[in-house]
Amino acid sequence: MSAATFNSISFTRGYLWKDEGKISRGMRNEKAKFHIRGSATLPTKSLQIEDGKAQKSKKQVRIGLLGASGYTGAEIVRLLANHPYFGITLMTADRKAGQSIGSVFPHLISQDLPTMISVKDADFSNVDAVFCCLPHGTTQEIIKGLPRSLKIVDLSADFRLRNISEYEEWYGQSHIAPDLQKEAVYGLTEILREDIKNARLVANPGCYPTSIQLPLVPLIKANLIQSGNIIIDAKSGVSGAGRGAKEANLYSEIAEGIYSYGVTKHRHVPEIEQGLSDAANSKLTVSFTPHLMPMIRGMQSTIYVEMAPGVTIEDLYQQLQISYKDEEFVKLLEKGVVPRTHNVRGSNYCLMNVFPDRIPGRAIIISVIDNLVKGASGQALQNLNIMLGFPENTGLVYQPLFP
Ligand SMILES: NC(=O)C1=CN([C@@H]2O[C@H](COP(=O)(O)OP(=O)(O)OC[C@H]3O[C@@H](n4cnc5c(N)ncnc54)[C@H](OP(=O)(O)O)[C@@H]3O)[C@@H](O)[C@H]2O)C=CC1
Ligand SMILES: CC(=O)N[C@@H](CCC(=O)OP(=O)(O)O)C(=O)O
Repeated sequence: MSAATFNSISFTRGYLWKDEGKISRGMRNEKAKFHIRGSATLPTKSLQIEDGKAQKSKKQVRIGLLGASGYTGAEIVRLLANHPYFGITLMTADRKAGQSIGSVFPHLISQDLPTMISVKDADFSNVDAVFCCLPHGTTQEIIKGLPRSLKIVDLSADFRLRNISEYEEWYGQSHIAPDLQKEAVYGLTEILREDIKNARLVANPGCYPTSIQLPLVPLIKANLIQSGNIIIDAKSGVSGAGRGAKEANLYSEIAEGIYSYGVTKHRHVPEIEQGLSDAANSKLTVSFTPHLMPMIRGMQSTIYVEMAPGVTIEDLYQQLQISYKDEEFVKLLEKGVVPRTHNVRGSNYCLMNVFPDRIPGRAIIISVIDNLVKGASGQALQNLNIMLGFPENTGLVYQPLFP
């Protein structure tokens, strides 16, 4: 008999009760109590699931999806369709409340899921974990009111900045949940995996900050690049702006052109600087300009850096190779190969490479992700897998769609 062993209780209790019948109600309640105390590890014994029964055990973790009618919400639904353990029991929408997922997103018509309801009508008693795919601002108000028994991955920016006054300055609004902010763990998976394991609330990184920090953090930590002269030129597909109608995102405004926006004041600047300053152990600033590209998905960050004295491009390459050699989703390409957004479409990969500039001492780093996957819902799922003790790649083993 081949068996899978799991140690997390938050996803075993529904399964054990419903499918196995091996466990008494008393035990179930005892475990539930344990879960409410916030631990995710069975203290004494683990659960053996036979292959056949693992099939029956499908969807044992009950997922609440807030903001299911948006782009990142739809992407969570798409990814969870192939997740053997996470099943959606609650879905919310705002304007689209009352509709089915298939009517809002016909590509998801095959998914047999609950009707989307307004979040104010949501009952969380049948939910173990939440993906929160709501706009910033609204997110804090809603997460503040959620039961503390829930594991939460928040895709918005509301809990990413440790410094509340920085949040208020860059987001132009007050923060109403500073206590939750203190508890939140920043979810840049490959860098902060150990912290994520024990988190209850994960602040999933922004898409630009993901594509930028993944290559830069290991290089900064290893003192291979000068922290004072980092220039980031980044480009995003339009889905990065969400599904809500905006004049700036009309086809006629986007097609056949490219434009820079948020010049010197994009909201992701403090998030990028927070992560890179942590890596440098000192306050670091960057020049960052995002651009909107006439494409639906995808993000490229082209990063210009000055290498530390005596450092070569080979040193940068080797450092990234060492840092990510065991990572499933972050890949350094072969020398000289240029990463393209086409190479990551629909997948959770971040591809990167480093190139020598023609100006001695300088290097150019290129990193690409799919903004909706590694930049949002994919990384969110990777994080929840970790928080609940599942293999991190569960539900994420998609090869990119190419061409
Ligand atoms: N798109 C991307 O690439 C990325 C997005 N993010 C962040 O993820 C979050 C979701 O983004 P995305 O899916 O693109 O956004 P969308 O605009 O596509 O979706 C927003 C969702 O939130 C719901 N909603 C809007 N206002 C309210 C409200 N007042 N109360 C309750 N629900 C509300 C919408 O419901 P309805 O449609 O029914 O009105 C919809 O389901 C945002 O914070 C975004 O910044 C992070 C990384 C990347
Ligand atoms: C193309 C586009 O508009 N992209 C969004 C970034 C999406 C994202 O990651 O936003 P959050 O930080 O709010 O989660 C923007 O620039 O505002």
